[in-house]
Amino acid sequence: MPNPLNVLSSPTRRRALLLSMVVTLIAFLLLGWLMSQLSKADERQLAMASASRTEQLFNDMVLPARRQLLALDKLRHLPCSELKDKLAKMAALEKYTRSIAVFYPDHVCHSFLGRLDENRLATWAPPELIHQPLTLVASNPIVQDRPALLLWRGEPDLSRGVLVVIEGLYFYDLLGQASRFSNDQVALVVGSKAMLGLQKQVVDAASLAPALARIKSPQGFEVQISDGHSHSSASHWRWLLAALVAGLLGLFCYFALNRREGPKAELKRAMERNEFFLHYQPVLALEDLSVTGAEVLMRWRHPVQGLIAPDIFIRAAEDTGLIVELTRHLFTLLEKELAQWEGGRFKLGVNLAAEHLHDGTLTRDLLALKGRLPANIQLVAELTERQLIGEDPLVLKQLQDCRAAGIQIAIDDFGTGHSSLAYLERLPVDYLKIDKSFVSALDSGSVQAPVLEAIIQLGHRLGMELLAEGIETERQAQFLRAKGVEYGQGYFYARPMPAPTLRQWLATAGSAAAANLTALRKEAGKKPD
Ligand SMILES: Nc1nc2c(ncn2[C@@H]2O[C@H](COP(=O)(O)O[C@H]3[C@@H](O)[C@H](n4cnc5c(=O)[nH]c(N)nc54)O[C@@H]3COP(=O)(O)O)[C@@H](O)[C@H]2O)c(=O)[nH]1
Repeated sequence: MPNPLNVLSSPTRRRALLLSMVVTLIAFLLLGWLMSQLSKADERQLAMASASRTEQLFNDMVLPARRQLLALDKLRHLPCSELKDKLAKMAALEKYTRSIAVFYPDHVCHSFLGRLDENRLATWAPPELIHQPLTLVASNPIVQDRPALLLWRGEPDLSRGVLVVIEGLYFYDLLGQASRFSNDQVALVVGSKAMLGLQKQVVDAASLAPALARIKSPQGFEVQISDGHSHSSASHWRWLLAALVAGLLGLFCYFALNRREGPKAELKRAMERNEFFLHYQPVLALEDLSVTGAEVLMRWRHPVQGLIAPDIFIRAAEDTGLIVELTRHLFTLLEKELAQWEGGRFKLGVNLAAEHLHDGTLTRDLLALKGRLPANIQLVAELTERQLIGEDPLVLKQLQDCRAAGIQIAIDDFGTGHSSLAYLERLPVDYLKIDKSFVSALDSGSVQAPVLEAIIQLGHRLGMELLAEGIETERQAQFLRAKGVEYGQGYFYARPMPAPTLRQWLATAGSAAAANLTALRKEAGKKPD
């Protein structure tokens, strides 16, 4: 026989699929974000290293020029005729120095051009020259057509002082190499201007892309590294990788959710994780509709499959030899839920399995349960007719012991088995529960109705009280009451419900029962029994 727990319904698969898709999406977003954060941190670290290297190289280019500037500052009182050769020598010897000029109010002494009879520095120089230790120019009358870095030391009105001009092309080359090497945009920023190596341009510093790293030099410049052009393709790869990993995780999740544990392992796990819970279906005295008790019915909410019908899991527990353990688990749940049960005498019907009877532990377990429940709860052990068939002396002994200890016995699904009258007479039974198939047959007008009447007569002849299951209509209720059936249970009165709902239901059941009874009596007045 195929195991019912192995059959996954399509809604369950859909739920697993939906769950896996959600997991995939969340994993994709998280991984993508995490990877981009990690790679940004990596990029920043690389950019820092590259900026630091480049700053070092630029320092090596600017420092000699600064030394020249300081040395010349001490000589600027000399006339040009004495200085000229010195300037030419200094400019020629220093690799990065393009030219040097000493400025006087009415003339200039230049390293290559010698004496020039005019000082027009105040009109040519960029305004920031007097404030900054270093100034970057793309091209101007002092340094035509080529970028240069200017170092000035002298009067603020530029009438007297020394100017060292550093060749800008070297910086272009160095920046170009650094940009190619790191795939990022490396810029030399001096004041409000920036020099870009690859483009060989001097631009406004404000127009640079946001910086990944920047390092300031005490020489008055800054090396700034901005996100390069390779960024977008790298980020595509990162997101692709995140999608791949998230997809695999989703697949794993889907298969894990659909993985079928053996039914035995599943049932054991469900007990450990408290997935079983209880519902109670009220039982009423048909004569006055007072509530006399309830039948406890087990429910299982599987984490993936949702609610599983008791028909399925009870059979699975029976097939896997776990039914006794499951019944004991039910007893534990009952103890927890009904420990504080208040009110008058309340009969609690508990479904029991044949194995429990046959392994000889039923009486012991029921007595233990009875001892742990409040005294006003009267236990009723419900056993099916089929379970009681056979002349097992152990079964008889246990039933007798139970009864002697104050536990009542009911035969469930009565009428569906084939026990003989003589056999039933010997069993210590208090109630017969008429199977719901006979009750529902009343409305369909099937040939079962006379059988129901025969069952009722038989029960009464055996001196037992009768309880009809599955009452769904007023007509059925009225018929059974008229035939002297003592108790009833069914959707017409109440569906199985959790303990807190049962408590509320019982609090209002009195008035509802009275209303129902009036209706029933009115109905009974119209139609003869
Ligand atoms: N050994 C154990 N068996 C158990 C336990 N809990 C339940 N069961 C058995 O599983 C079978 C199915 O039970 P369930 O789905 O809970 O159905 C019960 C009622 O909900 C249903 N019922 C009650 N009133 C009506 C009604 O008016 N119409 C209608 N169509 N169904 C109704 O009948 C079931 C109760 O049957 P019974 O036990 O024969 O009184 C069932 O065989 C349960 O016994 C458990 O803990 N242990």
